[in-house]
Amino acid sequence: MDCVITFRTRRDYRLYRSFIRSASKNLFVSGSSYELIKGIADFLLSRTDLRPKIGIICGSGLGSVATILDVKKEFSYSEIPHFPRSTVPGHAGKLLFGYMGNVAVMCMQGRVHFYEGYDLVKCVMPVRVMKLCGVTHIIMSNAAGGVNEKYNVGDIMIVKDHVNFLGLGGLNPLRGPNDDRWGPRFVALNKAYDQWMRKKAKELASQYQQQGSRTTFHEGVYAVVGGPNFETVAELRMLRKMGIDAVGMSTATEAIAAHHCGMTVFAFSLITNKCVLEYDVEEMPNHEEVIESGLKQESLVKDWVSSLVQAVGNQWLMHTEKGCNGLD
Ligand SMILES: O=P(O)(O)O[C@@H]1C[C@H](O)[C@@H](CO)O1
Ligand code: HPA
Repeated sequence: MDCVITFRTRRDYRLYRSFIRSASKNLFVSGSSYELIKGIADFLLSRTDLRPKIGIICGSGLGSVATILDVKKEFSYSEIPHFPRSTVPGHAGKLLFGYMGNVAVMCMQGRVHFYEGYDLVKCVMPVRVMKLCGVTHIIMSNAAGGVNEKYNVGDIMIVKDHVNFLGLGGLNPLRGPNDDRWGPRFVALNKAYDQWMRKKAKELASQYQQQGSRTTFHEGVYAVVGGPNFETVAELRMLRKMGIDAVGMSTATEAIAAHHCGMTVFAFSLITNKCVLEYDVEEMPNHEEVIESGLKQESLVKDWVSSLVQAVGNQWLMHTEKGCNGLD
């Protein structure tokens, strides 16, 4: 059905046109435009002298990674304009600026997830804020269920690749008009998880094993699902058949946004529960167990992440001769 709108004056017409333009723009960018994110980065940088090079995102129960920081400035998400707020237990909702050794770091103690009701553009907003604060390397962590039958609770999986079930269904943080200031319209993801960082992380992990640690490290494929429900037996059987090693509800979308804007990405999963692929068993996954598993691996994870940060710092020094103390 055609609809004809008539305007009494040219001014009415102009007002209507600008309303439609801004409405359609907002429909796509959901209040997360480049300018808005630049405003958030400027807000943060005007309140600290520290200029971070490495960004860290702590997943469920992994917030203790932040405690290895020598914190210089702390923001609660609620005091940062337009910043999304974590609503999930185990995600403190704090943004910290500080040092790990001599490396300047920006750390999110907790993230936001799609299932909390945020759209994906909002979920990746903090990653883009990090980019505009100067972060070049990002380390993402998450709690995940072990789909691979060899994986046990407490194991650590370095993410080699992901399967983005949200993205395959059309839910992608890059959906909508592309802003070239972030990156290209079509982005290749076959090298999304940085090879050098994965190699370094594996080298560091092998030292724990030589020292007799019982923690097993793997490298594998992470699948992101929408959540918040844990998966059904049928879904998990499908994931295992597809070659998925661990399943979670975050990270992959953040990794896409980070890679899109040119950051070097490293991600790892702490296996917090063994996925239940049988019907006639008592175990059921739950969020309390997820958080508890994170706490149990606290000290090793902190040590490993901190060594990886130092390794990136040393490499940075070799290549730029500038160091990454964030003061240059
Ligand atoms: O933020 P992450 O991905 O670590 O959180 C996982 C997925 C769900 O948010 C929650 C389930 O227990 O932990
Ligand atoms: N499934 C999805 N997300 C998760 C799980 C899981 O089993 N464990 C921790 N996060």
